[in-house]
Amino acid sequence: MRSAQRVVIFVQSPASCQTYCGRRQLHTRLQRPSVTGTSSVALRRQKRFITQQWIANTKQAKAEWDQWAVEIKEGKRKSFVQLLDERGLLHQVVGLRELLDKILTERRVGFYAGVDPTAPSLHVGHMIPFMVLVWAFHWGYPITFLLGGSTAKFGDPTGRLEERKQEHRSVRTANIASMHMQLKKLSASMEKYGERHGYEHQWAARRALTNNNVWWNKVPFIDVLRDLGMHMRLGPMLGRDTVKTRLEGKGMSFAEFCYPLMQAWDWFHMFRKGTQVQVGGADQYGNILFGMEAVKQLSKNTAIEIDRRNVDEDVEKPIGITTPLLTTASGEKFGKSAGNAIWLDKDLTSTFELYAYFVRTPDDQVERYLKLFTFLPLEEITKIVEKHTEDPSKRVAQHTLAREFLELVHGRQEAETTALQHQQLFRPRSSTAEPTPPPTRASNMPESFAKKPEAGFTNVGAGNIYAPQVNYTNMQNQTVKLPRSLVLGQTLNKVLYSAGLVSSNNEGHRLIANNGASIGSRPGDSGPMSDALAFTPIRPWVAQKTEEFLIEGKLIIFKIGKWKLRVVELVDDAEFEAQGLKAPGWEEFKLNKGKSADEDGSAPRPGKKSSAIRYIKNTPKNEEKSTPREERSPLRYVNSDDPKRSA
Ligand SMILES: N[C@@H](Cc1ccc(O)cc1)C(=O)O
Repeated sequence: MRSAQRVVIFVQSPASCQTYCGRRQLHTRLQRPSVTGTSSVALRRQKRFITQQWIANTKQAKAEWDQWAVEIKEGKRKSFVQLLDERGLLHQVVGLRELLDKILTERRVGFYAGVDPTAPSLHVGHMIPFMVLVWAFHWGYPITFLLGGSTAKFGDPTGRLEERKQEHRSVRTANIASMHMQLKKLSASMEKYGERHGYEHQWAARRALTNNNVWWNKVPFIDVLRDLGMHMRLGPMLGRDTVKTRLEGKGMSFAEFCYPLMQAWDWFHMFRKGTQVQVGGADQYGNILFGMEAVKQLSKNTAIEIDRRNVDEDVEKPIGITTPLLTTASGEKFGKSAGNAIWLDKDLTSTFELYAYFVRTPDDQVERYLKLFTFLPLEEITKIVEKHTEDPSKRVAQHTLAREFLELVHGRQEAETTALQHQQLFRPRSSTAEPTPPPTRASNMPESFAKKPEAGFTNVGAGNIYAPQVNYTNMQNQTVKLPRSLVLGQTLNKVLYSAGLVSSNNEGHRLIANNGASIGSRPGDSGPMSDALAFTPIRPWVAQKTEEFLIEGKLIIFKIGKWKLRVVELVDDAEFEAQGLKAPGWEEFKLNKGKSADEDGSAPRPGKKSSAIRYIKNTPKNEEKSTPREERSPLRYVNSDDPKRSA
């Protein structure tokens, strides 16, 4: 920061200041000129810098917003609610529509939408509420994607006739890791998508990704009962449809009954920092309504004085939006529970299949989908539909929809490649050969690295191996199964090889030596990762240490660079064989069975001349310290207390 013009604000941590003196309130005011107009900076942080430039930008953003509000009221500019309406994204307003319009016009309020990681991937249905966030971001509002690491422990009972099957913790952890990367990717990809459609990035817009286990892992039960439990009445909670149906049927656990309380608490946590709007699918109406009431109560009654907000004024109130549900042609709901989800993870639904799904959109739905899922201007949609009607067999509108959706989710290059594949496969042919779609991933292993350089490919590490440069458009997010013996008691460079992340054991060494690979662990390398995602750079540890990173006895999570995540699931050797699975190094391992990892020649021994790597038992303290903080745990949740950080 260039700096004579720097305002330094010292903030006391809330723990050290339970009573709020005038000085504290002054700090709070100083921290509040955030873009949302109401938010504050992390009180937990000890020191904060606000530059004069930041203050100037904030002022300018506010002035701009006020000007737009005037133009909207004069009818010269479209309001956000109008936009949502036109695009068919507004199913219901949870609260009053006029109030929503007023709040969104007058305030640059924050938006959030949550998703529980109860599956390894998002699906197309999730994209409808997310589209509201995407538009909001490009309109200049701060947005937050919330991953429900804690709420997923019980699962949302809304509309369910039975309790969810409890997932093994390891499954949940793997789901959290995969969805985190997916949301991060989506958030980056949608920004590019908007830019391509002419929406310039606005300084005051923010996009963030957070996980509700950030606060749920810390909040005492007694605080929840005191601040929320005391003020919510049982009557209305028992009167909810889901609760009534369940009580008449198979019953309901207390944890499920409390689910709306958790969701409400999440909202309040973010509401204090300006997130006034919650967005969800149509089925979330009840939860959002309950949350609105709870947020108001919490704002008035929380024992933490500094968290109280005046919600009497209209523009200060929380408010919700629900979006239409995606249904099949016959009107059924789409999604994991319905068993017909179209996934956004390329390994679960290949981009080819995803494209094909949209190409199959019925003619009478395609206009609606173009409005819902793309940024194409309405006039252009009208033209596309007109062209489509001239010769519906060409499916012009469906192809446009498929291409746009793929670009939004997987990036432009992927969209173009897939569109081309479809054109080539299904163009009229002189030969009678049937087109064969590209194979979907059937085997256990990801496609191996390309061996020769091509345009857009980069040389990885010091080796002579070429691999596509990983970015959000081509990152792979898959789980691989490996036999236990190929992981436990093996050095991590070898495991990286077996997991298909590098092309040889030596390449694994080099990657580790260059700090290029991380492993899911508690901060530092103090044991296996918990629900809170944290990664530690892999050091050349001895083989016995690998076991320390085992999550719930069966998972190890790797991260290479910024985007590539691999969840390794350990299965018994016999089961691996029985399933006919394959993995690099497995055949050699079976041949060499009985020799230790260091003996079979694949992992150089400590002090061995050919290896530049010294094997170490544990990370020495000073080495740990010398690793830059960001690198030690590069995959962190944005602290939603800190409006300057984004996903
Ligand atoms: N209940 C939401 C997910 C969610 C979780 C936590 C929240 O704070 C918000 C939303 C759903 O099932 O879709």
